[in-house]
Amino acid sequence: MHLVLLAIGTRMPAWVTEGFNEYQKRMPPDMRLTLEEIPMPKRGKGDAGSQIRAEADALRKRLETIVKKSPGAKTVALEVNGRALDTHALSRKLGELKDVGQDLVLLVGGPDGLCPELSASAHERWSLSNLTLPHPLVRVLLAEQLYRGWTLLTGHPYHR
Ligand SMILES: C[S@@+](CC[C@H](N)C(=O)[O-])C[C@H]1O[C@@H](n2cnc3c(N)ncnc32)[C@H](O)[C@@H]1O
Repeated sequence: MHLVLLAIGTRMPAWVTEGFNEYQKRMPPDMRLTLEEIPMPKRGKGDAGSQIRAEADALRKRLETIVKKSPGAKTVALEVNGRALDTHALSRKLGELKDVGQDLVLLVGGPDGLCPELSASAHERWSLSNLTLPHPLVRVLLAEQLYRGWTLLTGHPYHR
């Protein structure tokens, strides 16, 4: 089973890269986590709407390639207003996907958020909290929660 974090934005500050890498390297080979960064399309004179549509086009293009290689992959949009998940629920989701060998693709937007149509086309929408988090921090938080979810599945003492 493969977890793919498809996120808008490149050239993150060192603390973000280090934080993400720390949890990524802890994931086991049968639940590996990959980060795919989608460069932010150059911001033109358009409004935020045209920016998120351009980002959505880039995300969709990459998503199509991933789904071609892994048909049946589950897609989840990360949204402040998505379904609230606690760590146990996230862990159960990971376990269910692992049992059937289904890959998971997590979509994280940029500063303007995800395009509503793209978000609606994902299988599910998950929220990490009621707080609006900066997109670089979301990567780190998500990687830690995926790792924590795996430790819960395996009875690893990390989760208390
Ligand atoms: C700065 S936020 C975008 C804010 C934008 N106004 C919105 O409402 O989506 C950047 C991205 O981080 C993710 N994000 C931020 N806070 C989140 C939260 N509490 N739960 C899940 N994802 C979150 C979402 O994917 C969002 O598109």
